[in-house]
Amino acid sequence: MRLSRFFLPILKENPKEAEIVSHRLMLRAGMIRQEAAGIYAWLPLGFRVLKKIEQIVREEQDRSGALELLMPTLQLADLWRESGRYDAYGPEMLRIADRHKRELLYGPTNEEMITEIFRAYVKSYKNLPLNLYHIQWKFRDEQRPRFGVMRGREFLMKDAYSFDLNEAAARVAYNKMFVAYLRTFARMGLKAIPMRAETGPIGGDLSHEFIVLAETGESGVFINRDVLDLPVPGEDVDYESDLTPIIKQWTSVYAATEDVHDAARFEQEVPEAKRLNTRGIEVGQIFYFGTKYSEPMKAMVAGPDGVDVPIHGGSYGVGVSRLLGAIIEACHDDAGIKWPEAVAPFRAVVLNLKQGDAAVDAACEKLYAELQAKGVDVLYDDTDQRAGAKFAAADLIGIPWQIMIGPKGLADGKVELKRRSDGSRETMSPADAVARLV
Ligand SMILES: Nc1ncnc2c1ncn2[C@@H]1O[C@H](COS(=O)(=O)NC(=O)[C@@H](N)CS)[C@@H](O)[C@H]1O
Repeated sequence: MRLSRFFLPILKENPKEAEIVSHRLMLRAGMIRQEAAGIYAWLPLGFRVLKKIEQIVREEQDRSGALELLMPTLQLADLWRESGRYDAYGPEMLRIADRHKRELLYGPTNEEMITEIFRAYVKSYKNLPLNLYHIQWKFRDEQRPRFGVMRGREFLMKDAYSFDLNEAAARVAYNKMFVAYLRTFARMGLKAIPMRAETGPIGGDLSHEFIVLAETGESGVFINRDVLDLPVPGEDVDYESDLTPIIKQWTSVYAATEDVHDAARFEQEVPEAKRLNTRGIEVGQIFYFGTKYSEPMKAMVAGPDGVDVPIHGGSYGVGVSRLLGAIIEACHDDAGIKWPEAVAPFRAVVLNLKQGDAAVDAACEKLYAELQAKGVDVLYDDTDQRAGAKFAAADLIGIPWQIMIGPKGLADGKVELKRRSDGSRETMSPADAVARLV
């Protein structure tokens, strides 16, 4: 992509409304634009990252055996009356009337709708287990949307829903999602710690939040530092095997949010040197809620004995749009964002340090073409800004690799390769730079 042809409205100044670094950097890097409180337009650079994050979530859901579908954002109020949540959900629910005065709502979550779809087709335990998920926009009319995409009103969520014959089988589904979440966040360069959590409006009696440590996080957390070094299951993990050893390993080390923290146990169990009390960002939450929805909504299957029973359900959410903020909170420095390679909007950026110099322009065009030909997602800063502005922009938007091409280096047949994450630089031939990035 040529920067001269891209749409990247970088801001020179720090926007005053931004209170946390991720919000500030997403605005400055031209990734999002607020259209209303808690409602954002995703500009090209931000949208590229959103799609990369979404794709990692999708791959790990699919690996676990979940099946992707897509439900609408708008739902009938009557559906929520069946579960009794229409009134209970409260002011966060955006209620809409259509031209025929039919009562609709902009879905904050989809337990009722997925249960309606399930009960329409599945009548026998032989069709279980089933885990259906989608990646869809949600609306929650937050009293105080803030921190940019971290607490928006319209936001992108992956929400999965499992259906099983009984609690034991539902726990197997829960464990699969637990492992899928460990893998998902690790692939984004995050350490997301599973912690027992309150279940709130979703319901049920078993829930874990996945929390990324960050000073600006909304959740207070208490952990045994050992949890930060636990191994994440590999891509060869066998989802049909018994996953309880993994769950046990990750839940036997103390890690709790402030609302379920047990101070006495923390003191007793965790050696002083290993105690960490900090804050964190909830990037995902998983729930087991039994028959909370299947009972009132009559989502039944005939069991092995032929008797109809309500299914046991669970739901599993990931804050896809929130993750951009969480990743930036965890990966930035004073110069800007430091995208982990797996989610970066581009893998490399070519910086022409003397636009208009025939030899430098030719070398940049050649390198840009070679990288593209080899499938490298590359941005070419071919603008006529001076070098200093190009360095600052490249650092701000956080592309993992910068290739600087200037007349002096070129005279020696060299370019400079800079790694954004640690600032390390190497001088090498253009061919070697291509080889490093392929
Ligand atoms: N206002 C918000 N803005 C951005 N992300 C949010 C917001 N509210 C929740 N999220 C993200 O969405 C994830 C799932 O939301 S949730 O309420 O915990 N769970 C559910 O809605 C369940 N239905 C899971 S399918 C959260 O872990 C969080 O990362």
